[in-house]
Amino acid sequence: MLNGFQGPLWLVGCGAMGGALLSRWRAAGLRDDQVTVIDPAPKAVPAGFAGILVDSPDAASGTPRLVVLGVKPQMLPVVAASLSARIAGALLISMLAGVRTGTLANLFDRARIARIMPNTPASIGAGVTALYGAGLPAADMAMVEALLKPAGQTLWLEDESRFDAVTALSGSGPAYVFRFIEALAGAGEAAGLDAATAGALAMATVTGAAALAAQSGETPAALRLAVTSPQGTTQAGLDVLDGDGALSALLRGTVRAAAERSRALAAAADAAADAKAAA
Ligand SMILES: NC(=O)C1=CN([C@@H]2O[C@H](COP(=O)(O)OP(=O)(O)OC[C@H]3O[C@@H](n4cnc5c(N)ncnc54)[C@H](OP(=O)(O)O)[C@@H]3O)[C@@H](O)[C@H]2O)C=CC1
Ligand SMILES: O=C(O)[C@@H]1CCC=N1
Repeated sequence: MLNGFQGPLWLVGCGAMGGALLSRWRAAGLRDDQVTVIDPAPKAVPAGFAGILVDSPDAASGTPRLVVLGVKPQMLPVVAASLSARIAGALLISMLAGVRTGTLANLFDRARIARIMPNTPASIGAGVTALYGAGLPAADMAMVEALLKPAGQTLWLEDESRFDAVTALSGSGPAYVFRFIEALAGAGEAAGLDAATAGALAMATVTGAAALAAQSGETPAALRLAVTSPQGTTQAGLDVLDGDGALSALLRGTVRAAAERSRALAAAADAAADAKAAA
């Protein structure tokens, strides 16, 4: 619980992911008067939020104890320029895809930095967040963990280089699942169902299967076999899904492309940090 959490906490960027985390912090008891949201056009401030809302660090008063970065990686140089002089002494937590802690250390001239990779099921407390903070004091690590627990499961990474793969799998992963639901519904329509029925069946099938996989104690492979009658309908479908390793190849390519994009975002942020150092 975050009832006793002492801010000030500055949330810089309150869009899809920042807003989802803020809603969970509030649900866990974080008081609005501990929070300042900094965003020129906040899209996802939770209803009823009564904390401070400003459009830039210059408009925020005081000094934060904790800063959570929730802007797009491309906005990092602009944000660092306006923010770094205002947050001396604060623990900096970044959810930015790709951007490495070393880059953030250069841009913000500080050492106490944690990196996180949440995902949007966090908005209902069903997310999973990878955490990283090499060399952080134990109290900072405990604070990071306490802030992410209300969003769902947490997992500390020892090796920051694994963030690209983690981002590609669990950070982006909800979008792959949502796309699968859309595609399954579309396939049901193509097989003769009306759109509403196909959509409802696809949604219920994916949520039900995911819940069973999470709760049954069986492996996904065992659960799959339990559906698949010899020479039955499921086998006929799986033969297409897995024909020539189609599904595995598709998902390997999907995750590889997302991880490569994470590395490219990291390189762009490095270039911005180098430009700042050279200026
Ligand atoms: N969405 C997701 O599923 C996940 C996202 N992330 C990471 O979280 C970060 C945010 O992503 P997401 O929430 O999707 O993005 P959004 O675009 O939804 O949110 C970013 C917010 O930051 C605002 N913003 C832009 N410039 C500034 C500025 N100078 N100062 C303060 N705020 C600013 C944006 O305003 P405007 O719209 O006007 O630009 C927007 O409201 C990214 O770095 C992403 O990599 C990590 C895990 C999952
Ligand atoms: O698409 C993105 O770049 C972000 C990071 C992970 C999920 N959304």
